[in-house]
Amino acid sequence: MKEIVVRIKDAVKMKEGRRAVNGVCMEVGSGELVAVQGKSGSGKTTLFRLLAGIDKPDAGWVEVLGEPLSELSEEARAVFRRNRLGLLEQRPAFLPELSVMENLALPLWLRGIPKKEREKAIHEAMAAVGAPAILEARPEKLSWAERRLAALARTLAGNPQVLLADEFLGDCPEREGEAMWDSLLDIVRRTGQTLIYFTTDMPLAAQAERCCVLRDGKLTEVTL
Ligand SMILES: Nc1ncnc2c1ncn2[C@@H]1O[C@H](COP(=O)(O)OP(=O)(O)OP(=O)(O)O)[C@@H](O)[C@H]1O
Repeated sequence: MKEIVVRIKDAVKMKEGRRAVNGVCMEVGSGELVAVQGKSGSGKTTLFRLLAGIDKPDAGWVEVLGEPLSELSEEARAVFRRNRLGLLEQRPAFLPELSVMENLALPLWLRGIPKKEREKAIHEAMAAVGAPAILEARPEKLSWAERRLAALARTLAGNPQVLLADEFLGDCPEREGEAMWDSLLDIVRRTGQTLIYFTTDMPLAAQAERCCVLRDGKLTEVTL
């Protein structure tokens, strides 16, 4: 029996008087690759933010890696997010005055990880995503794909058990996006991490092991 790493029960989140997330229940086991597909406005980002502990639900229960996020303070959720989760967002942010290496080191430094360990983790993560050559570059010199690879490596370097991605490849040039999605699935399968990927893209979602559809804040699992 797989360890359950995400447990959501009857989660509700209100936005402007309506339920942007409306009674969502979901359980995700360790190592599962789950896509949550929904069109624009269906509640993906709202649900992503609940799972990441950025927001708290107005009702219901959200638990990730055994931590009851719906019960924790904002500060405790921020610490949890920094130490235990990997977040992949649509437009990865980098500090322009720092090199890629320095950008990747920053979250590890915030976690108090010593320099030698930081560098080892970053080199391993960059090797895993297959882009070690970009470490000394400035972020503005990176191509679309390199920027995503650097963001992915930044996340992997922290060795999180759970990765949450919100339209991470949403604005991609088509072919690059497909290749990147394949390597993301490949890497996550190798590391045994759990991935929950929010997307509008149905064909892409269909390639995950499990696919859920979000419509008007309600989540249903689909068999493809
Ligand atoms: N900050 C906000 N203030 C007001 N309404 C909001 C806010 N954030 C989301 N909403 C509303 O909540 C609903 C769900 O929005 P959400 O951003 O979660 O959807 P989404 O599926 O992520 O959409 P997209 O793919 O366009 O990002 C929408 O009706 C949206 O208008």
